[in-house]
Amino acid sequence: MRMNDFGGYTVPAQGLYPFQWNWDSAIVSAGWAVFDEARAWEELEKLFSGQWEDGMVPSIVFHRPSNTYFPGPDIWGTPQKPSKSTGITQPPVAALSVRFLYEHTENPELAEQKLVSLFPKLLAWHRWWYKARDPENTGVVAILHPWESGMDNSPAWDESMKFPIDKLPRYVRCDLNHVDSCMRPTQETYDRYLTLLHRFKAANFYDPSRLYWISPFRVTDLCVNSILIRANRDLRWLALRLEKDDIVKEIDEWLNKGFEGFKQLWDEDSGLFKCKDQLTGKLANAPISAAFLPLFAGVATKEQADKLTHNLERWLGQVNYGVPSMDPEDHRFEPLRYWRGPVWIIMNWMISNGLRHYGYDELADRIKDDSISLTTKAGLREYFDPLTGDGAGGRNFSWTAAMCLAWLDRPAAIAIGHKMSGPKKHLNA
Ligand SMILES: O=C(O)[C@@H](CO)O[C@H]1O[C@H](CO)[C@@H](O)[C@H](O)[C@@H]1O
Repeated sequence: MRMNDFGGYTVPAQGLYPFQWNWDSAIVSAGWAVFDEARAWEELEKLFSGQWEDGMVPSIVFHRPSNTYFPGPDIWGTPQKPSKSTGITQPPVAALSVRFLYEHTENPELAEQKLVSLFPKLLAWHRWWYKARDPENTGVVAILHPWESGMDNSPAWDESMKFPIDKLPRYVRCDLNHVDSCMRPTQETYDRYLTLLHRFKAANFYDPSRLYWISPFRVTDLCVNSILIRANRDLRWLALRLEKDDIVKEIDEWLNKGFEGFKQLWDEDSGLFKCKDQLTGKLANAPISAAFLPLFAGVATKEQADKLTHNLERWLGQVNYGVPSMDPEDHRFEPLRYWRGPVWIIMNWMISNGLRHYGYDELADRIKDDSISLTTKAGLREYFDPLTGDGAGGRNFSWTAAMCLAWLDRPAAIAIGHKMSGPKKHLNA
């Protein structure tokens, strides 16, 4: 963590990811909290220093230049506000970290002060999600770029990414200088990422009121939506601390709508939740590990939870280390390629945490134990091969380190996300 500290923000991995990434930083701040609280708050403040006027918190904040990552600030071309950034966002984990920091603080005065200053920023971001990404009031929000989901290369996007590729300015990828191409997205996938970027840039520099309507990629993603619901629960918990009753009501509305919205993502045939292409109305035919995240959100019914765990047990029976990012029996499963098979420790944390809330302690423990085995065996890697346990992708990876600190090293009762809160009717778990 100290090694990747670039001065108030932590890069996910040197070289490969040399800027401040949004959900990485939120997780990383929970790791800092375990041994340096002031630094933990600073991480979040630095992230929110990149917040846009409309409330969006960008997926990457480019605090200082680097030529080891593509696409950097020159390609995105966003105005300085005050740092340059991307024009899209990432899963809203930050409210979970603020609650974790606040609840476990050894310096209540500092925590109170930081909560008061960060709360309006968190609220503005959550409001942005509903305004900019659910203008049709469905209860679930849209992502407009695979990079917004955090699971960039997931097979869940394969169908929705079949839009025509635009004529692009010539570009050179940097990721292949750091990681073997067999682990990274294909060139065609990158062309599509870039097509979206240039179209959004042409829409008056990522104007949020236009992007939703013009994007050829518009998907209801399980990862963002599950995290948003869980983050709403923590934002509500924080609002109660601050005695902001009107805001509690506003969040309850989001939770009510969210419970309804998730119903359209359940696929009874497979016993899994699925992402949904909003433009075709079809569920994505891809059994991915985010299917289990509605447990983390607490929106799955008991019956759905039973079916999910049945599937999960089958998946775990096919690999040596869980949880693979895709069903290992699916023909698209690739144990080493980015988000198409490997294990990510942050996904394991969310799945294990959700299982625990639904009372599946044995399965939750198995996933935690696998995570300990993987990081012990292979180190703090970006992701891991579920068959061999080998580490892959970036090395000395910050959020893997933070997960060791804030989750794996701690008893469940004080780990990040130990308590799922919310009104009784929203506690299916
Ligand atoms: O591949 C990339 O270039 C970046 C783009 O944001 O994404 C990966 O890397 C980022 C940094 O760890 C993560 O936040 C994402 O979830 C994803 O795993």
